[in-house]
Amino acid sequence: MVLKVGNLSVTYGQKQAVDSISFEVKPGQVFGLLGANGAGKSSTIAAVLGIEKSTHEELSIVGKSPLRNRKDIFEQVGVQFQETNFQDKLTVSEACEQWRSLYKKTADVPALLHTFGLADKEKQLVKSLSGGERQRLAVLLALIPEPKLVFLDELTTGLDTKARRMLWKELLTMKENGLAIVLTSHYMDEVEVLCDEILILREGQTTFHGTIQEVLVASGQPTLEDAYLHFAGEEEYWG
Ligand SMILES: Nc1ncnc2c1ncn2[C@@H]1O[C@H](COP(=O)(O)OP(=O)(O)OP(=O)(O)O)[C@@H](O)[C@H]1O
Repeated sequence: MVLKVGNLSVTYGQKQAVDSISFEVKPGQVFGLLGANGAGKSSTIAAVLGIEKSTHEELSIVGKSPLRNRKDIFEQVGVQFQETNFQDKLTVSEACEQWRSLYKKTADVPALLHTFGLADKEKQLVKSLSGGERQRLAVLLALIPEPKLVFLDELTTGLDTKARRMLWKELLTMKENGLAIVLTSHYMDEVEVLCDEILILREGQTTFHGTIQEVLVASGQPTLEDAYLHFAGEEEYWG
């Protein structure tokens, strides 16, 4: 297992944002952490990475504790957040270089730039990239340490259809090569293409944990989107 989470809870003052959730992720597995806005996805990821305080019975990434082995984990785990803050005056290649310098062992950056369709943007300032290009750069940076496990938060939000498909294809190839991925997404087409297993959160609690096949059966719904809405508690908005 590259990730083991046992009875993890996150509390902010009186607010229980994550309530005793458990899951495991294997090499080459794509795990989808799903739920409505405010369901507890980001809090879970922050707690798993040791950035947010949590209580838990078990918590290990690549066999190590994120609380005691931060440096080892940093070398083996990639993270892409919703809004990566880039420095204003950096070009794309400078941003990659700066990121690369943080790690001992790194991926081939020109090859990644090519893969992500950013090779011709190398000299461009990051702040002048389009939203979708910046998003692709954020995913690329998460892959620079050649991680065993990568956390991708709202992977393709803001990307056009072609860029989304390109990214899915690349991630599926990396998955074939053993990369484990924890994904948050609000797009069920993406979840259906990428995820082997999903966990649906509703107000911090697990309402479903299993495969796409299983969620369809358990919900009795015809599509993944309907099944998701059923377990995420969003269907009441439709009356
Ligand atoms: N620092 C904090 N202090 C107090 N409450 C917080 C804090 N961070 C998050 N919360 C609350 O905890 C709950 C879970 O938030 P979280 O960001 O984990 O949700 P999410 O599932 O990632 O949502 P989204 O899809 O909108 O990104 C929300 O009700 C949020 O308002």
